[in-house]
Amino acid sequence: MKGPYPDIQGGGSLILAWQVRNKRILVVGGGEVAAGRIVNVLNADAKVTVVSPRSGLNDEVAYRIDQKQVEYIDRKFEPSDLDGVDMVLTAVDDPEASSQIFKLCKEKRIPANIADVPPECDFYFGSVHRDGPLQIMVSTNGNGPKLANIVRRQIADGLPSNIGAAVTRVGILRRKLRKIAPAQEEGPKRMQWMSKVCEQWSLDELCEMTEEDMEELLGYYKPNTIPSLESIYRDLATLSPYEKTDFQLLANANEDFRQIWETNNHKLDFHDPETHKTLTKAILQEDFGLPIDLPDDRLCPPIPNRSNYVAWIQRLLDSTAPNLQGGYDPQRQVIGLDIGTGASAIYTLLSLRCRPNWTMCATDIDKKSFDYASRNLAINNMMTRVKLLQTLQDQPLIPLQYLAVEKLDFTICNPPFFLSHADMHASLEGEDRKRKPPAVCTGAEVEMVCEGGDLGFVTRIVNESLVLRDKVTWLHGSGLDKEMGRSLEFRRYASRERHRSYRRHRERIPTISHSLQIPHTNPKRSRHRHLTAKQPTNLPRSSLDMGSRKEVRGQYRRAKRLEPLVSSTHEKAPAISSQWW
Ligand SMILES: C[C@@]1(CC(=O)O)C2=NC(=C\c3[nH]c(c(CCC(=O)O)c3CC(=O)O)Cc3[nH]c(c(CC(=O)O)c3CCC(=O)O)/C=C3\N/C(=C\2)[C@@H](CCC(=O)O)[C@]3(C)CC(=O)O)/[C@H]1CCC(=O)O
Ligand SMILES: NC(=O)c1ccc[n+]([C@@H]2O[C@H](COP(=O)([O-])OP(=O)(O)OC[C@H]3O[C@@H](n4cnc5c(N)ncnc54)[C@H](O)[C@@H]3O)[C@@H](O)[C@H]2O)c1
Repeated sequence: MKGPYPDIQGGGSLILAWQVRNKRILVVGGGEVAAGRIVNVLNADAKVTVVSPRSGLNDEVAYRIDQKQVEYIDRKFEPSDLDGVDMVLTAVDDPEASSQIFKLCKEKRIPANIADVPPECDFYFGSVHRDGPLQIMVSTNGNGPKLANIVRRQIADGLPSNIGAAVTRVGILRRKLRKIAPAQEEGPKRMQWMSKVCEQWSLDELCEMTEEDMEELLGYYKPNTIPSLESIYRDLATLSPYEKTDFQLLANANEDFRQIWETNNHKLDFHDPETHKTLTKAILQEDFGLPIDLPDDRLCPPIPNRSNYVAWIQRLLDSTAPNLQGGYDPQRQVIGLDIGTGASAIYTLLSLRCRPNWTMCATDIDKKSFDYASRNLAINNMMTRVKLLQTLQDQPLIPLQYLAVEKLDFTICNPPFFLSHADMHASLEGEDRKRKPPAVCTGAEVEMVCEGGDLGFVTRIVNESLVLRDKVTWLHGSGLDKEMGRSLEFRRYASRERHRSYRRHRERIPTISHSLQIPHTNPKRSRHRHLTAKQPTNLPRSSLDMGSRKEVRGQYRRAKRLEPLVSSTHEKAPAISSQWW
């Protein structure tokens, strides 16, 4: 005997997860206790019949009947009610009826719970906590039902808030694994690999795992290794910028987009809001595994521009890590602020999606945008990595104090462009222009118009950063042109600060970024330029295992991804070959 083996304690119950899906369960009684039992068995997908005189129905049971969630027999129990029944639950205030039902069930060998008569129960109920597919049941084996309830609540309070979501994600991953490795003899390897994933990835990471991540992760099953989430993240900084989207490949990958693409004979009407929205959602879904929900009356971001911009910021940060010799440190904790995140929360979503060690703060003054942003972050299980703040018009744009954040590595924003309602409409309708804008703009006034237009907005940011000084490292604001840059330079000069400014010419989104932290008298000899030269030897780590990841990539993504990364991507990065105002 090898031992030691567990002692037998006796006197307990056999606690099981009884599968009653589509089984016929009879509930006798329609009072308060019956109402609770009905919820339990409906949650387990049983087919439920309730028998009780209507006069004795409590409100909840009446509701279930009214909603047709259960079948209903309006009378007292009769023995024929047991025909074809798989399980019986009684909750009646009539001990004689209870006893009769119990005896009949024994004869027919139907498992039964007789609510107030424990000795006549084939099984007891327990106090249950439910979070998605996770269920925890506490039983005191008839000693103290109320205590069962108290213990259950204590256990539930101690659980991580995302445990149910993590279980859901693991369930999907397991099913996918069984598809790619179905063989019986794979069993031990499958189980061991699955256990290791659960052990090595945090709950947060498991929650964040998109289906796309799962596909990549499953590529590691064969060699029997467990990559970190970091190494399977889609790292924008390692990809070629979007230049031309292959709509046909996108249509092959995305059903909603395929419908629009085919209905319109492989042409896209960019002035049609629905087309624009479907395209945005399709690219986010297929390229980033980010499902989002967008209202019709708020800005719908064009993803290629936004993604290129976030990638550029990543490269800028990679090349300027304050405590490194210029390389990318995947462990580096970066915190950014998305000012006016909008309904899509696009910059925040992309930033978080592409770097696991980044966290974000996101603000918006518009309630509707704020609510949608929260929802989009929640859908993507990113709430634990973001601080969301609904701000007021007259509050700071960089509200460090309200966010309870010490320092920011960067701020990013898409400022409202227009000075007034009239200004906005004139521009969107193409007045004063030779042709109309190339695509529809569904932005609401609250996100498109502000005092001073985009210059006014970015000027506010710069002014705040001048007060915050080294609490903010980089400021980014699209919508700036050279003239604005000059006037900001003037402000900075006036405040006796020196800053650098970068401009991104590739997508023609002029951008000012400046550092308040490391001022240089002669920008041409700046440290950043110096560090840039070292880039090829300091490639992001995740770019190195692209070969193996490519195996499991979908056709659409594979077509867009760079061939194994070469140093030229970095050399090309606009942040690095920047110009000075
Ligand atoms: C877990 C839960 C599930 C559910 O009912 O769905 C459940 N009872 C719950 C609550 C509850 N029940 C009672 C009170 C009043 C306070 C108290 O007595 O403590 C409270 C508290 C309240 O209402 O808050 C009265 C009571 N219960 C039983 C009797 C008969 C007896 O003991 O003889 C009497 C009358 C006693 C008398 O007349 O003095 C018997 C049983 N109740 C059981 C389960 C089984 C044992 C489970 C276990 O021991 O763990 C068992 C044996 C059979 C069964 O029913 O399956 C549910 C928690 C729901 C939740 O989590 O919120
Ligand atoms: N196990 C537990 O956790 C627990 C907790 C509280 C109460 N109880 C016991 O459970 C029983 C039900 O409690 P309740 O609060 O739901 O009572 P209740 O008075 O709210 O409901 C009793 C229900 O039984 C129905 N009924 C009575 N005789 C019937 C018959 N012959 N056929 C069909 N339906 C009939 C009534 O119409 C009514 O809907 C009581 O005996 C009570 O002591 C058990």
